[in-house]
Amino acid sequence: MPLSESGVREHLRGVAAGLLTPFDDELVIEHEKIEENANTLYDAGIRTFLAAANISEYHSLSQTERIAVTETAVDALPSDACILAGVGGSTSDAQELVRAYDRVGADAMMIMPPDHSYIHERGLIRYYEKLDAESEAPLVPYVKGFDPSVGYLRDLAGVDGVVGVKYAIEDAVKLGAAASSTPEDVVWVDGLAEPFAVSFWNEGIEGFSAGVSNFRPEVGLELFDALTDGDWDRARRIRNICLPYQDFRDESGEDNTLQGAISISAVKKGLELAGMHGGPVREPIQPLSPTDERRAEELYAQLDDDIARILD
Ligand SMILES: N[C@@H](CC=O)C(=O)O
Repeated sequence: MPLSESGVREHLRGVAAGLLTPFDDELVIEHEKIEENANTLYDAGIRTFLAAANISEYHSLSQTERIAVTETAVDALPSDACILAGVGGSTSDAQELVRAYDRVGADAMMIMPPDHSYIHERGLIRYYEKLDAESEAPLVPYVKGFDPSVGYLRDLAGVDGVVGVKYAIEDAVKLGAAASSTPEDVVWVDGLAEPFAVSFWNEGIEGFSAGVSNFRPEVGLELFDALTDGDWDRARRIRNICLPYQDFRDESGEDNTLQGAISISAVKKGLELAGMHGGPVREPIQPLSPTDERRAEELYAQLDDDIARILD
């Protein structure tokens, strides 16, 4: 039985971990590994999960695969977990996903950033309204990759069915202006993970998506507690230990100039180093180069030491 709207809001006030999509060597999805990763994260205390979403390699999955991995997550996790499923593409494809996720029991829809060369703020609002009309499920639009106005963000938060906004723009002032002018029951979520959690908290976020916490969930949970307690010193110390691995994720990797290209490969490597399932990535992403694999191992070892020093 999916969570109520207020239940989804409550879960957004926390740490949302991505369920990455493990593939075998032929790049076929390994569902049992999704299940195992989900259970490991749940046992560590994570209650909010993003399935078939951003770092699940949403864009490399077919519609059928998106529905199947979401169903795997719903079946694997206890009923007090909140599963937000990634929705995107043309209005009709997105509506098809919303209906299918409803059928398999997802709790809410994580609406992916628009994947279009030309977008209009009013057209986007219309898109969310049409998705909202498709189901009772709460919507959480993911704002990333474009720079909308505060007015747009305010109207977005006002769309019926929108219970939260995942904000992933490196502009804390805009976040503050938008969050302070929207209804209190809309939950603003930091979509840029631990590095932005402290500054965004002061501008109105009540939860954040995981970065290194995707594979070391204790970091995000402790950071969340420190933020909730208003213990800024501790929050900054915890945030700081996340930065080296998160900065590594932002790099372009070898033989490429595009920033962030290794981001998902680096999280998959982190999952493996933490004893969970990572594995290969699908194109257009590339695996880590051997040099970057070694760097990931060094950075993970540093993170591990820092966790022992700061958290234990
Ligand atoms: N927090 C994620 C983005 C969310 O889906 C990341 O670190 O990439």
